[in-house]
Amino acid sequence: MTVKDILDAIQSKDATSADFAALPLPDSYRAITVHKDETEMFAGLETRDKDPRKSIHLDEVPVPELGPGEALVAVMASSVNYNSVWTSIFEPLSTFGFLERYGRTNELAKRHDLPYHIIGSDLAGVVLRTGPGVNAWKPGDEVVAHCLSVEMESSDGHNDTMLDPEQRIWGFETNFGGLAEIALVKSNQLMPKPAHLSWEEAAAPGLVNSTAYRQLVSRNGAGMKQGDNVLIWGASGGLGSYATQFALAGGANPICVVSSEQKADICRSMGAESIIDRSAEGYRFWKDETTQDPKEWKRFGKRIRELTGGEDIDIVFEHPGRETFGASVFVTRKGGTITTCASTSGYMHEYDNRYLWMSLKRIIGSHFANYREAWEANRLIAKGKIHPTLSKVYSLEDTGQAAHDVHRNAHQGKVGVLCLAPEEGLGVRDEDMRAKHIDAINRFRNV
Ligand SMILES: C/C=C/C(=O)SCCNC(=O)CCNC(=O)[C@H](O)C(C)(C)COP(=O)(O)OP(=O)(O)OC[C@H]1O[C@@H](n2cnc3c(N)ncnc32)[C@H](O)[C@@H]1OP(=O)(O)O
Ligand SMILES: NC(=O)C1=CN([C@@H]2O[C@H](COP(=O)(O)OP(=O)(O)OC[C@H]3O[C@@H](n4cnc5c(N)ncnc54)[C@H](OP(=O)(O)O)[C@@H]3O)[C@@H](O)[C@H]2O)C=CC1
Repeated sequence: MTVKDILDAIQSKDATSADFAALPLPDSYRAITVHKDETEMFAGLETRDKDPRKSIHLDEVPVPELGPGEALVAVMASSVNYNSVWTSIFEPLSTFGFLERYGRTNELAKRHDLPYHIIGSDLAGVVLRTGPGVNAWKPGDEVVAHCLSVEMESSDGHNDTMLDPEQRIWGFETNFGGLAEIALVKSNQLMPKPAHLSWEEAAAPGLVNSTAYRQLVSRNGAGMKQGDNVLIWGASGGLGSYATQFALAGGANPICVVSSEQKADICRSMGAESIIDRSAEGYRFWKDETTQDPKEWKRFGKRIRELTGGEDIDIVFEHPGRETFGASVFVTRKGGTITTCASTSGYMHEYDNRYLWMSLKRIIGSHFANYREAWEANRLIAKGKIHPTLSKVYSLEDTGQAAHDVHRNAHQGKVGVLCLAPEEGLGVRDEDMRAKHIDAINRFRNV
């Protein structure tokens, strides 16, 4: 039995759940990995010079044992997230430390502590097997998977699963991720695949869409409301392209920051009207490595006021981190919110705290999403209210190049990867709905 037989079953129109359950599993499958014995390969290099094409491998790996509450999924497509860039350049930490720590927790978790890390935190595919105790899903179900892995043995996570002390990001802090032909997930990561999308389109939103939903819309994040002025950094990037859509769909006013006219055009085509091209306008929030320039914060704030008719920002959607955080705190209105989920340009932030406390602003830390939030975000995709922002699709063999593009900010929106899917465009089950939304679905393609 090989993965080819699995693909044949997926592509045959009449395979039943029983047929999938009866398919023998292959011994091995192809997966994107980084190697434990290479974690020092970029020592001494600047972050931007660490090249994911050198550390990312395509290996044949054994199929992991299936545990209680888990599912093995045949992965048709996945996507590149920035966390896979971090893994591939071994920053800020090697992810093998996460796998070792997880492996120490119990006998079954030991499976994750391997000399290779199969990465990837998104997938669209078909359930092959479910472990003991799984009722909600069965072989043959067409699914997407969100990336929240939780144990839920402690009381801490029972109001909000993100607060579970054993909360991990699948394919980053666990092994057997989605950039592979087969993935191992907990069954409570599974959600129905949106029927009007192809495999690669369905795999694209998951991680960033769920994160943007919690960070911006959910009561656990900024709780955006109609009319809010929302400053969105990287508004045509992975997170930002969903934050922009949530702001527009929720009746807010996105102020989109981008770094090129081409990206400005994408934001306009989504319906945004207030756009700042940070490259063209040349903001330099830091005079040198250690000194910020409040005059530049003010110039930026003045530009925002021009775009809003004199209003300041209710919510900043933050993720660039060190480079922008001082400006983000400054331009937020009295009582406003800065919500942050990352620090791409550096995690040691500096801001003038007088502008925070005197103006009663709040900084909210946000990280991925709980199952309910991920489900709601996926539901909005399935209902055609929010659309995938897939720009380009790579083969599994070219994942290193895809990650390199994202690392160098040479991409738009989301970058997809075909895993078992032999070509793009397969897996669409609702052509009528697709036809209704086709322009929005294709908005980011090949720009
Ligand atoms: C969905 C997608 C998401 C993304 O893309 S996010 C972007 C990518 N992710 C990242 O860049 C984050 C990567 N992760 C990290 O950098 C690290 O993961 C953290 C900084 C988040 C945490 O560092 P760590 O070393 O794992 O944990 P510690 O808490 O710094 O160290 C553990 C030791 O510190 C002790 N400790 C913790 N809290 C306290 C406290 N409040 N007072 C005293 N000690 C404390 C513990 O007990 C333990 O100790 P003992 O090492 O001896 O076991
Ligand atoms: N905690 C969590 O749950 C999550 C965290 N993340 C993290 O968020 C970060 C962004 O992820 P994602 O959106 O997918 O990445 P992308 O690279 O797809 O998009 C980020 C965009 O931010 C802008 N940007 C990058 N650097 C800077 C800078 N120094 N100053 C201003 N703008 C900048 C760029 O847009 P432009 O050039 O047009 O301005 C870029 O396209 C990553 O660090 C990732 O690890 C992501 C998802 C979930």
